[in-house]
Amino acid sequence: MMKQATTFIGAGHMAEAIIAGLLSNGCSKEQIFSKNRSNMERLAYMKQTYGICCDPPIEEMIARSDIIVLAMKPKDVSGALETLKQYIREDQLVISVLAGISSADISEKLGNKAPIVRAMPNTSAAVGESATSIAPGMYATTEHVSIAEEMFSVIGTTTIVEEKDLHLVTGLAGSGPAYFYRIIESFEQAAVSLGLDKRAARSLIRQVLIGAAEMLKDETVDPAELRRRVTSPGGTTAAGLEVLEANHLSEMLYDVLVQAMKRSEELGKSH
Ligand SMILES: NC(=O)C1=CN([C@@H]2O[C@H](COP(=O)(O)OP(=O)(O)OC[C@H]3O[C@@H](n4cnc5c(N)ncnc54)[C@H](O)[C@@H]3O)[C@@H](O)[C@H]2O)C=CC1
Ligand SMILES: O=C(O)[C@@H]1CCC=N1
Repeated sequence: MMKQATTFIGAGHMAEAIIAGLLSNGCSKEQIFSKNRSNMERLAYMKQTYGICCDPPIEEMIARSDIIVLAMKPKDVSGALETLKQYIREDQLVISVLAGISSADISEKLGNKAPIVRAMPNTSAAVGESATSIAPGMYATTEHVSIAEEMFSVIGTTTIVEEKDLHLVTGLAGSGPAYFYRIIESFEQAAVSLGLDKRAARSLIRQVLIGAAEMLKDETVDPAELRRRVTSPGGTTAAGLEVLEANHLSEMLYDVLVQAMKRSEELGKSH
């Protein structure tokens, strides 16, 4: 159980998922602080739903925290750090979940040597199933990485990567849930167009993904082997898979990753 007091700067979707995970894993609500810019309704919701501390002034929250989590949008980081840099100390750990923004950039904006660990979770954190990548950044020791691992292990799996790989894993795992949702949307639409009742289409295709995901939880099983078990020679699956191959599925997904990765690189340059 995490014992460190933590301030979340930015109380959006990602912060909420992490906070919910921490609280359901025994972290005390008195140890969690959060501030959100301008949107007071959002902060009131966080306070009411989770009982976390949202009232103290930001300088007091930071003074009482061991960990500061940066959870605003990348475009807002410069403005946020302009204010925060006067309060964040070098004995505190800064954890950033921001896509694209390097730890060197954060350090420069902070103007001190506070250790920085970057983490890239995804929205499945809300149900404890995030695939989070964690990378040591500027001034971070293995102990800092362990603290971040402990924090993110309450919302799913954690994988340590090098900071240089974060653009790629952001496109793969940060954005990843959206690719599967998009595929589900299209299958639902197609099944309805072909005459199936909407409710039946929705319920069937969702359970297909959930069941396939459950099968994949055994990491010793090769997805290609699972695919072969579904595919009878000359059968329906083979007929469907042929269409995926004819439409260059692998090349398309390669491109998906390249474009998402490039966008992460751009976010790092253009904020
Ligand atoms: N949504 C996702 O799937 C993932 C998002 N991320 C990263 O997490 C970060 C947050 O994303 P979301 O939670 O989806 O965004 P969001 O828009 O739901 O939340 C961001 C919040 O930060 C607040 N904010 C902006 N400037 C601030 C400031 N100076 N001080 C305090 N609060 C401030 C905004 O009012 C907003 O409520 C982004 O940097 C994103 O790259 C990382 C992994 C996955
Ligand atoms: O789309 C984005 O920029 C964020 C980062 C990963 C998932 N959502």
